[in-house]
Formats: sequence, C-alpha cells, structure tokens
Amino acid sequence: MKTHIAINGACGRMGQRLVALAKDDPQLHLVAAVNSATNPLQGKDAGEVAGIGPIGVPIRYDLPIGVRIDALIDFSAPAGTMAVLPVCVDRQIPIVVATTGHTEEQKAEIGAAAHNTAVLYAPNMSLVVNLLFKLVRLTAEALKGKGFDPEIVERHHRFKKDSPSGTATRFAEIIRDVQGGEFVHGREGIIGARTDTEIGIHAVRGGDNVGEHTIIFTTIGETLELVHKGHNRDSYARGALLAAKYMANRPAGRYTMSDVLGL
Ligand SMILES: NC(=O)C1=CN([C@@H]2O[C@H](COP(=O)(O)OP(=O)(O)OC[C@H]3O[C@@H](n4cnc5c(N)ncnc54)[C@H](OP(=O)(O)O)[C@@H]3O)[C@@H](O)[C@H]2O)C=CC1
Ligand SMILES: O=C(O)C1=N[C@H](C(=O)O)C[C@H](O)C1
Repeated sequence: MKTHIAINGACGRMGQRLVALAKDDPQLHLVAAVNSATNPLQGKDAGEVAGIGPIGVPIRYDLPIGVRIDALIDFSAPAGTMAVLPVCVDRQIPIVVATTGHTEEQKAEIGAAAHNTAVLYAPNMSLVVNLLFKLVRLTAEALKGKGFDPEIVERHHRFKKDSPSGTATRFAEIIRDVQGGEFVHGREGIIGARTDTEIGIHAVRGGDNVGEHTIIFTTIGETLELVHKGHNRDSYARGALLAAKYMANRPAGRYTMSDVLGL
C-alpha cells in the first residue's frame, strides 16, 4: 500500500525536490502540497512548480480535510512548522520536521507534540551526515582531555536564512555532550587566546552551496578534519521521503534518523 504524504514548504528549494522525487517513487502518493498563504504560487499545480509537469496536486495553504495523510514532511520555516504542528497533533498525523532555525521554545513545543503524535525532528536527513554524527561522537570521546580544540565550519548558499546551520549546532551539541565546554560563534577583535573549553562555530554564506560541514579537532602539531560536502539537495530529500515511509502508522513518540536508517 502506498504511503500518502503531505509536504509543507512545497514551493521551496527542498519542497520542489520532494515533489519531484515522490512522483517517481511507486511507494508514495503525494496528497497535499502546502505553502504559506501569501506565496504567489498558491493554487498552481505542485508538479508545475517543481518543473516536472502537472501532477494534479494544487499548492494550498492548509491541510485538506477528509483526506488520508500517513505522514507530513516539513521543509519550510520555523513559523511554517509551528503552523502545521497543531494540525498534526489534532489529527495524529506523523510529522517529519526537517526545518531548522527554531527557538528553544519552539523546539520544546515540537518535542511536546510527541506525546500525541509521532515526531521525527532532524537537522539533516542525509544518510552520511547521520553517520558523521556518530563519528564525531566517537572522535570527541577518543580525544577528550587530550588537548584538542574543536571548531566547526559550515558553508551554505547565500539564501539560507538561519545561522549557524541546524547540522552545525547538532555537531557542537554532540561535542559538548561528550567533552563539556561552551559555544563560541565566530571571533572578532582583541579576544585573547583561545580557552580550552571553547567549541568554535563558524558560518560561511555564498553562492549556491547546498551544504558543507567541517568538524576540526586541532592540537599543537596536528589536525584532524571530518568533512561532509553535499553535491545537491537530493540526499536530504531522499532521506526525508524514507523517513515519511518509516513514520507512517507509528504510535506517538519521538523517532530519529538513526531509527530510519538503521544506524
Ligand atoms: N533537515 C535537512 O536535511 C535539511 C533542512 N533544510 C531546512 O529546510 C528549510 C527549508 O529550506 P529551503 O527549501 O532551502 O528553503 P526555501 O526558502 O527555499 O523554502 C521554504 C519554503 O517554505 C515556505 N514557507 C515559509 N513560511 C511558511 C509557512 N508559514 N507555512 C508554509 N510554508 C512556508 C516558503 O514560502 P515563501 O517563500 O512564500 O515564504 C518556501 O516556499 C530550512 O529551514 C533549511 O534549513 C534544508 C535542507 C536540508
Ligand atoms: O538550508 C540548507 O540548505 C540546509 N540546512 C540544513 C541545516 O541547517 O543544517 C541542512 C543542510 O545543511 C542544508
């Protein structure tokens, strides 16, 4: 049986790739393509917006009533997540939140929604980035107390609205979880020597970069760098579609990309 999915943020860079890849997947049926009410593409065919020709699914600003939705994928903006979340809770629609840049309060609300519906909230849907989360934890554990300075550099396209990336923040949280310490975002001025407890986070913005993360562990005499470079957005989109299939019919609770990917 096909998984019936809805996409929030369907007109965006990620939303368009999800629409296109879902169309080619015989296990998926796209039943709703949602985007902000003010978007000029409202009412247009989601396939046309995605550049694959008409698919009979119009862009709309809310979820259709009386239509079976097995999972919703959200690649929008923090306000977009918070608009669709209560509807998913009310209708017990499993939700895959891929949007980044939420406030701490919004993150808590997303977490609380898991009492009532299935929630997967991940800053990165790529298989190998999720593997890298594990490798960074392993590295932080191995190098703990051995005098290595952790620094994270992320690079993204000029249009990205949030900084640092959700993925960079997750890498930093993993290192802090293992080693302790505090986040330092960029550096400027006469700031003095680096302390032993800093976890540096640096955001580069420009061009059409779909996402790069470099996790640096450096000491006097040598440096280890763990690097991921996205080539296009499809690794994120494929991971999210896999997550939607995994989440369909799951009971309320929190799920992770490690669950989905079997990592
Ligand atoms: N977890 C992961 O693997 C990945 C996560 N992301 C994250 O996904 C999000 C989207 O990225 P991207 O596609 O590049 O961004 P875009 O800006 O290209 O797309 C976002 C889309 O969401 C729409 N939107 C904004 N507000 C709302 C709302 N209130 N309700 C419904 N739709 C809304 C926008 O419409 P409008 O233009 O009208 O505002 C736009 O069409 C970002 O937070 C990004 O960081 C991106 C890639 C991978
Ligand atoms: O906005 C993007 O493009 C991306 N955002 C995500 C993030 O903030 O971590 C994931 C990926 O790096 C692409």
